[in-house]
Amino acid sequence: MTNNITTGPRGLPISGNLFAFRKDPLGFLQKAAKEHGDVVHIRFGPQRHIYLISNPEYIKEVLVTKQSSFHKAKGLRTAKAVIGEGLLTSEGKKHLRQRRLIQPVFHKQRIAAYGDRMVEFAKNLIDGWQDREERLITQDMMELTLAIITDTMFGIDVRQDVHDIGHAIDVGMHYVSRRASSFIDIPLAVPTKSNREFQHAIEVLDKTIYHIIEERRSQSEPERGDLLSMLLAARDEMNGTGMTDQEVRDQVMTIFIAGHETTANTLSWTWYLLSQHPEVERRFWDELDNVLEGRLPTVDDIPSLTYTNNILWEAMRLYPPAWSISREAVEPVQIGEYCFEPGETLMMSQYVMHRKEEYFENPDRFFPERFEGDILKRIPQFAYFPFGGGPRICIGNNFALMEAVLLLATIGQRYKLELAPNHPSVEPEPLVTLRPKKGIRMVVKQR
Ligand code: HEM
Repeated sequence: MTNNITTGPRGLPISGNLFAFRKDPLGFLQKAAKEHGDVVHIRFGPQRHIYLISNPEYIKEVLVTKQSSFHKAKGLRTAKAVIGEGLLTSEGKKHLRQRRLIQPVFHKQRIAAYGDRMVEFAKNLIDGWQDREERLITQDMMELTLAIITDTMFGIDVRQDVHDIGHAIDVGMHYVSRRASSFIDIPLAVPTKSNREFQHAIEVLDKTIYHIIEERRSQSEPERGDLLSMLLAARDEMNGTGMTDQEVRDQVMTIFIAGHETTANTLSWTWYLLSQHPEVERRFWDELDNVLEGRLPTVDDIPSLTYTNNILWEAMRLYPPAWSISREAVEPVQIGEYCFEPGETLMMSQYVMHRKEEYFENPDRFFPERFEGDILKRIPQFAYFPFGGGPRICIGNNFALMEAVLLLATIGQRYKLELAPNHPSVEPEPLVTLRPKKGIRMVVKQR
């Protein structure tokens, strides 16, 4: 099979499209899909060929029906330096085994038990707020979701170390996303400034994680029914051995990283969007007041908080926290009428798909009402896929949705968040996740 795709934006002779992409990744991809269609050839440097796939049926083939012809692509392989061989990065049989082991922890009924803790953490946060004070909301949301994931999954309180951890994750995210779009890989062992910073960040995270594991192993009753207990108790079916500290560390690090940043970004974007759309904010408050009548939310309220749910779906449409996912062909494979060779990378961007006019009328408008009807039944499955799809679909999707609704409801019930006066325009920064560049400062006003 030979690759028959030549259409794509013109690039420079050696670097190809690298610099245009780096300058504005989202704009570049959106324009490329608009101008060149469903499969677009992009080149990073002389050797790296990437194909942007923007047809929902083709995306389904890559993620679901022909998924065994692909592995995760370069970006996530770089992430292995941080998260090791955990659920997010492992492949094949190893991935299947890990997924089977961890899946029960994320069962809907099981995670429902975490609802009250989530609300408690959110209440603690806002109990510390002063009326009309200005806050860096992006940081508040990051620390809140980090505290929740470590409490619910590992039974540990990291609030003391939250700044160091947050900074280390920041360094890691910048490093990994830069390498994902580079064409020269300087080995990690070479002591460049960025390599050294990155190594230090891993050390900070490792210290935290090994401390979590050590504490639990030393407890007389380590069984708590959470993810950490389950990992420590897991035994290999063939030889009955348990996981090594390194293996447990990789899973813990994976959940630690994958389990809070995406949800925090969703929340920050939602607060921002609400502050810019008073008509939506009004309906949001009406729903909170009618459904909750002044009491704190519980998991049982979630089905009644339909508008709040739609606000979240809409925020994840406009600002999908996972803004693109990539796969690398491991064997010759045909997608639609196109053929791909081993080593070629296919990129699928939620940001591009979620803003396509053919599926979403007036796509740049924040309009949660669009999710009221049966839109998700009418459009193709992979026109809207904030959590990915197929066997590698986000394992924490129900956890994230439940958490986001409960936190929005707990905070929105008591506070109105306004963009701080003279705030510079809020722009998305597509690192590993889609963050608001430089954060969002907001004035919190008691309602
Ligand atoms: C709004 C929040 C979230 C979004 C948008 C999101 C998005 C995603 C996406 C798109 C993938 C698939 C990546 C790929 O196919 O390459 C994924 C995988 C994953 N997510 Fe999430 N995620 C969120 C929250 C969470 C939470 C709360 C957890 C853990 C508690 C989590 C843990 C994971 C893990 C472990 C994987 C890898 C699953 C596998 O490969 O089997 N995520 N996530």
